[in-house]
Amino acid sequence: MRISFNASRHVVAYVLVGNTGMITFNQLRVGYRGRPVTPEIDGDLTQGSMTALVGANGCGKSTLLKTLAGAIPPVSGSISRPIPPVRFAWLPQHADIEKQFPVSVFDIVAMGCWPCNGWLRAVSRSQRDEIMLALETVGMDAFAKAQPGTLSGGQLQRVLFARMLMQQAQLLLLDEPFSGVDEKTVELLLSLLHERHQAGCTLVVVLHDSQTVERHFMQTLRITSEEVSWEQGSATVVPLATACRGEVPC
Ligand SMILES: Nc1ncnc2c1ncn2[C@@H]1O[C@H](COP(=O)(O)OP(=O)(O)OP(=O)(O)O)[C@@H](O)[C@H]1O
Repeated sequence: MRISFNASRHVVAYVLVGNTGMITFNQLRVGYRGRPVTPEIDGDLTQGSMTALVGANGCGKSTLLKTLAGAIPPVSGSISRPIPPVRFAWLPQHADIEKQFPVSVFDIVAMGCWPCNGWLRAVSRSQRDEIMLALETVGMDAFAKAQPGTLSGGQLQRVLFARMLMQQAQLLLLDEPFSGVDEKTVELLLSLLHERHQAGCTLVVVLHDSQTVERHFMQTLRITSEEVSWEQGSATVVPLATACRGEVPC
């Protein structure tokens, strides 16, 4: 069974569908205050797929991710989602705002426990170990007590990846996760994404680097002002070797 939110009728409709698509776009248009910024989008994000979302600046990639995350409603059409809903993690494009929080790097990663703990329960001893393992995985364990405001952009991105690992989400939405990140760190973060994919997660990643798309993604959703197209790539999705890696289940 999947759930479908239809923006034009402001109703939630329950529909019985096959088990092939985790998420289905049905004549979907996304945008703001009733004005679409994309052409119609149709198609499936199948469970366990790894999709690169590409297109020119301003074509609506971030808007589509926001809509997928449920932060804004579709302008028209609908998104069919699984029931029960899957847990998702969303790494927005401008996460710099988190630098202002008066918390430690450890606390930022601990926020990934909220789906399990709720807002009030403190992290358990075993979760503390998992948080430190996630920080170690991204090479940031030495910064556990640091304030996020003292980190570089790439270091903060590693920390946000560690938090994403803690969320144990089945659907990962990442908006330009490698912007401002050095080559070695990109390789590390890509390997973590491949691991999540191999663990059965569904990934949608906004990217501008065509080489990364070709090398690592089997499917591309391309948005232009005229049309939206799905392209199948030739990448073999194999995890890269990493220096340090922790196992966090999906
Ligand atoms: N909050 C908003 N209210 C109204 N319009 C917006 C809002 N945010 C973005 N837009 C507009 O929606 C269009 C799509 O923006 P979006 O951020 O989704 O593009 P994008 O493809 O992610 O671009 P980029 O590659 O530059 O990140 C743009 O024309 C933008 O000006």
